[in-house]
Amino acid sequence: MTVCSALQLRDVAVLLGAVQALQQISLDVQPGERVALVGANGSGKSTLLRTMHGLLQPVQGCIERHPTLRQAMLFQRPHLLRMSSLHNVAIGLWLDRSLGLGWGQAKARATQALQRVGLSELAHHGGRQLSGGQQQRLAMARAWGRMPDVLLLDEPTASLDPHAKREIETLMADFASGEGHARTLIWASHNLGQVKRLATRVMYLEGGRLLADLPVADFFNAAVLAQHSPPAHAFVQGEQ
Ligand SMILES: Nc1ncnc2c1ncn2[C@@H]1O[C@H](COP(=O)(O)OP(=O)(O)OP(=O)(O)O)[C@@H](O)[C@H]1O
Repeated sequence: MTVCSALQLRDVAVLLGAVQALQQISLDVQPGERVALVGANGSGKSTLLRTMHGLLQPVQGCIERHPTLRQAMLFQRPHLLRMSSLHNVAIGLWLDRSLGLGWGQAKARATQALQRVGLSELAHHGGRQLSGGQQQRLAMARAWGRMPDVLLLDEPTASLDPHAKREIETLMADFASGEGHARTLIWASHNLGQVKRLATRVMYLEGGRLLADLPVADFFNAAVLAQHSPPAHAFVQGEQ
């Protein structure tokens, strides 16, 4: 069988301790899609991203990843080491043996990645001394350096000011439009304006279930959404 989806989940359920964090999740993401995950706090967005990235194992159902597509994930708060920005990026690349980079190559790749996110001038500053927005850009550089085809992001602009938010959004759009090939973006967001600006498709989660999965134009069409998923419609009305 030819696998052409970037990611497929079939009837996935995930338990976190005694909490049923995800149930009956089936979805199919194609390469090049930009998928926003929306829903209230605790609806299961982070859990779904972590499951997609293989950090959590389902207790039921199955996940198929495209055999040749590389994934990377960005977390809400980047975990930075007490070292320079350059070394924060380079060490992650060097330690990832699937990339097969020597230290010099890892540093060269990190230098390019920092340039890509506009942090070249801060390459030798301590990563932890950067502002919140700069730290998130550093995390983007770390992901970028792995040259992923699929990028998963957990609320990448939470707690950033509007300017820093826009910078991250621009990087996400640049990433998605790709340099030569379409890349896939899947991210959790509480910002419906951002979802409208960036997504091609929206998934709405509630209580660990996927209650809507629509093209962005349909998701933001009140009549279509109300008919397709009354809970998602009520959520969007409440947020606007
Ligand atoms: N480590 C954990 N142990 C037990 N339950 C957890 C754990 N982490 C999250 N949960 C629960 O799992 C459910 C899904 O949480 P999750 O963090 O995936 O939601 P979310 O939609 O990402 O929320 P937010 O928007 O606040 O980030 C919630 O009921 C949450 O309380």
